[in-house]
Amino acid sequence: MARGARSGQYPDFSAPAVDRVMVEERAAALGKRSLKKEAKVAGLKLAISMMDLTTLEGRDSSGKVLQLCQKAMRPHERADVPACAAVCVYPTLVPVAKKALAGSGVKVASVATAFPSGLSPLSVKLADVREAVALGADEIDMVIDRGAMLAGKHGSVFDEIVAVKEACGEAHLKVILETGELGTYDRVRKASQIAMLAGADFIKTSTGKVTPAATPAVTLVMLEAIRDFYYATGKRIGMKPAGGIRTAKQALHYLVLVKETLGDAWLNADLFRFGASTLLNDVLMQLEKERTGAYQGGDYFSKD
Ligand SMILES: O=C[C@H](O)COP(=O)(O)O
Repeated sequence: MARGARSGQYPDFSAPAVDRVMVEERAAALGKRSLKKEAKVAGLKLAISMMDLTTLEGRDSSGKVLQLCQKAMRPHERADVPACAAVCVYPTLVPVAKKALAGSGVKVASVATAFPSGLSPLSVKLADVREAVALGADEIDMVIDRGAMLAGKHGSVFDEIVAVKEACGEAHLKVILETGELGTYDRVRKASQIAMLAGADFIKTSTGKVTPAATPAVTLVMLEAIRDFYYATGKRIGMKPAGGIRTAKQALHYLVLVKETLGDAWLNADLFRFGASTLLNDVLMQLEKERTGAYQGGDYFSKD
């Protein structure tokens, strides 16, 4: 049902309650796992390859986006450091990014749907999406209607995502739940399920404009929703924690959560992304520290 979901056909369902204490303890415990040096190096490189390098400021300019694109295509002079997955910008800067990244394989992601509040009429949000796609966006990061979600209007949230998915055409759709405004893990789980049923290619925690943004616990809830959706439908939905992820240590923690919840199949940029404006520098710095000595290949994040 994830592809071709239809407006007005929200299949109401009940979801098991999330145990808050358990989920927070489990998420924290997975951050204490000690990784060997080789696994860290592999994990850090993987994190770079999964990064949506982001700038979403009112003062963004062509110059800033050009710099960001250079950084995304070649984060480090060493040839074994991979390119980032995408750059993520506001719609008016999509053409700048598209031109700069042409032929590189690095995608252009655009926020849309009246990001970050989403408080515009649906017609405006859909026009925002269509315009971003026409300008060259490969991926659209939409925000859900949090007011509707909080009011329990699940059918309305579903219908809006279905409409946005249709407006995306071939562009991939990431659905931002803005978990910091949803208030409970149960609501995060429910919103994840609604987004996946409505056709999301990815579910994403946050805009980066609201605190709290991504946390390991909220990410674990969403990863488990993705796992359950996969068991029920056979469809693999991607995950993007975003907002407040600034250190290599945090990034490795998220990768452990993914590996332990969804397995190696999700350890690639097609199914996992980090949304981050300042994470890359710390990852590059830690990579330099870790790679002293002969690098033999990782035994935990062995994908690259
Ligand atoms: O989607 C990505 C976020 O806006 C980035 O948030 P950040 O600036 O806290 O890294």
